Amino acid sequence: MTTYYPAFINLIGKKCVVVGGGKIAERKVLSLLNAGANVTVISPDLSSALERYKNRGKIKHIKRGYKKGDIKNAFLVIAATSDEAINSMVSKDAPFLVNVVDRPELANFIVPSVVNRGPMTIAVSTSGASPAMAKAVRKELEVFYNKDFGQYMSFLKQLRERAIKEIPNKKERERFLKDVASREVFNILREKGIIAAKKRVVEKFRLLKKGLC
Ligand SMILES: C[C@@]1(CC(=O)O)C2=NC(=C\c3[nH]c(c(CCC(=O)O)c3CC(=O)O)Cc3[nH]c(c(CC(=O)O)c3CCC(=O)O)/C=C3\N/C(=C\2)[C@@H](CCC(=O)O)[C@]3(C)CC(=O)O)/[C@H]1CCC(=O)O
Ligand SMILES: NC(=O)c1ccc[n+]([C@@H]2O[C@H](COP(=O)([O-])OP(=O)(O)OC[C@H]3O[C@@H](n4cnc5c(N)ncnc54)[C@H](O)[C@@H]3O)[C@@H](O)[C@H]2O)c1
Repeated sequence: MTTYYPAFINLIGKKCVVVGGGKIAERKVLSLLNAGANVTVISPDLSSALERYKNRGKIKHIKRGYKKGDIKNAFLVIAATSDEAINSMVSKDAPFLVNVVDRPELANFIVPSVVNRGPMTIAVSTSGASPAMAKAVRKELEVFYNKDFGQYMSFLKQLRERAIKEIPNKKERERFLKDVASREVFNILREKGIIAAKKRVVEKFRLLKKGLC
């Protein structure tokens, strides 16, 4: 079994090509668009959702079958056709990063199942052992780390910036920055919600600045 190296890739403005325009291509295109990629789809046809992205100018579409040379300048390529031979050809032609939806052994990366919570991303992979399991675990994590975590995380980003400026003592600052991610705050977030959790950490911040805790 391959041991993959997990990483988060910055795709903003990067040329990404998806070969194939069906259901699976659609899922991969959506995640590329969410990451700010510049997406081209090469396929004789498009699913209805991909057709909508095209009409809204979100993707470029080359309306034909794949040809050698199509992906020579692509940063990232996804071979998502229903034709194994074409997918294998795409994987050989890809200059850099390549994912193959039906033959992971021909790819140099695989796509995980993802929970997005504001600036926090949880990615689950089974190294291809069971994509259905990756999805099921993702669904459990979505419940455990509910939407309030996303809001809380966005709020923490700002609070952390303030703490770095306003709590000069390194030890105190570190104590505070660890406290915002404590079990106690998580429990407040889950049981009482975002407003109560924010109140709890803001109060701590205020007391620390006054030298009262
Ligand atoms: C996570 C997710 C991300 C995404 O695609 O966005 C993803 N597959 C998802 C769902 C899913 N895929 C499949 C089923 C049916 C049940 C099952 O087979 O388990 C379901 C479940 C469903 O649809 O409900 C079938 C399937 N998948 C692959 C093959 C080929 C093979 O195994 O050789 C076949 C057989 C095709 C056939 O039978 O012909 C291969 C891959 N699928 C991967 C990712 C990569 C490994 C991820 C990992 O485990 O680490 C890898 C290796 C390559 C890649 O695609 O990157 C997404 C869930 C998103 C979500 O959270 O909703
Ligand atoms: N990785 C995964 O998560 C996963 C999950 C299920 C299925 N699959 C695999 O993904 C493949 C695609 O599944 P789908 O449901 O999207 O199929 P689909 O039939 O809906 O779509 C296939 C697409 O490929 C296009 N295509 C065919 N030949 C082409 C060529 N020469 N050049 C460019 N495009 C071409 C078709 O026009 C169509 O748009 C299946 O073969 C299946 O084995 C992968």
